Amino acid sequence: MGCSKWRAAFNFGHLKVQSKLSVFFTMILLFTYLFYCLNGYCDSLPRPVYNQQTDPHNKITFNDEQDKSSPERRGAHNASPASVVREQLSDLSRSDAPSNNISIDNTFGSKKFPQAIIIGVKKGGTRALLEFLRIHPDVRAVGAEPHFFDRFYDKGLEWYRNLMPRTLEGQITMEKTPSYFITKEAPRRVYTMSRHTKLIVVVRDPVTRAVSDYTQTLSKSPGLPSFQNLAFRNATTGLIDTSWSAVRIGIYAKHLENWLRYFPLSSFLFVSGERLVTDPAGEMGRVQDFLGLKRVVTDKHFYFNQTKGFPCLKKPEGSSRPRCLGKSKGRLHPQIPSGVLLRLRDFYRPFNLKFYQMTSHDFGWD
Ligand SMILES: Nc1ncnc2c1ncn2[C@@H]1O[C@H](COP(=O)(O)OS(=O)(=O)O)[C@@H](OP(=O)(O)O)[C@H]1O
Repeated sequence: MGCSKWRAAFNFGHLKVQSKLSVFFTMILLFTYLFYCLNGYCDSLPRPVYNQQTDPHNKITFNDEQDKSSPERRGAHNASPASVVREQLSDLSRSDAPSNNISIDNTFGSKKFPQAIIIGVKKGGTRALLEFLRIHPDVRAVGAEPHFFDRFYDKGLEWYRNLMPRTLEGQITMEKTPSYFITKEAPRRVYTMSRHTKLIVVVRDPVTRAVSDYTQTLSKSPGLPSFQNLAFRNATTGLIDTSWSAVRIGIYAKHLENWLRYFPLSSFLFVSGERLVTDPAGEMGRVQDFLGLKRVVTDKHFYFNQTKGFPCLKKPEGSSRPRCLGKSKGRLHPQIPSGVLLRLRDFYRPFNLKFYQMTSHDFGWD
């Protein structure tokens, strides 16, 4: 009898100790979770990489030309190494794509508004510049074009910030959307986000740029009228049609005037699209200086690919293989009658000279 009393007392005590222990462990778990959340990691618990992207398929096939949909749909994202690899693959030569399916999630840092934006110009060489910059360890960039300041401004700044990759202290957040340069409202909107935003404009001879623009449209609409049909309002008098976007975009002085109403000239860096091809390392040196970065991207990162006819990367971020930009970059242009090109060159000359004066930089197009 005495013995069974002891056994009952012992069992009861044992149960008490067990329940105390479980309360203790639950509390520890709760505190650990709270601590984790307070440090901002709750939203970045490891998840499968594809769950973080709304449409991984769109991301894989993304290139600058198909960029007509919302970046949400395209899956603009935090720049986890895996997604960086996927984005680069989409814009870099497919034949060089590595076959391994890396799945690493970047959960560190925080999402910030871009401190620097490549705002233009369309067909200037903006993709090349962004991919070259992404080799730099202190640059994190959205691969897709967010089009926030022109198409999706009504989604709000928080939506925009959420598209950005996570950055650590000392790293720069970047994006590129070439249409910002010609968007009337963009300067005011960017200024509202931050008047300290650094603005990069890749400019290219407006005549070649117009032909490049036309080539892109032609590739999507083979029935397109001829270049000269679209460029002239009146072929006999040689009156240029400035309402055609391929022509209008090249009037750089006019678009820059709009930006200078909000930003001082010191906020801009004008990159020569031509030099980005002939001397990528030299041009990258200027860009890194402007961004206050160490000159990490140098001539040892580039090689000239004879087949492509363009500089390519020896080792892009997330890959150990050399890589060129995709097929839509560096396309063969159709033959345009020289008289048409000369007339267009005459048309741009005064605007070019004005642009050289405004930027104190002779780009040598005339
Ligand atoms: N390294 C390298 N590789 C391939 N292409 C290069 C490179 N550097 C500059 N370019 C030139 O970039 C032109 C495309 O410009 P963008 O990237 O600004 O085009 S887009 O506006 O984003 O569609 C593209 O225009 P096209 O030659 O007309 O295709 C190229 O001339």
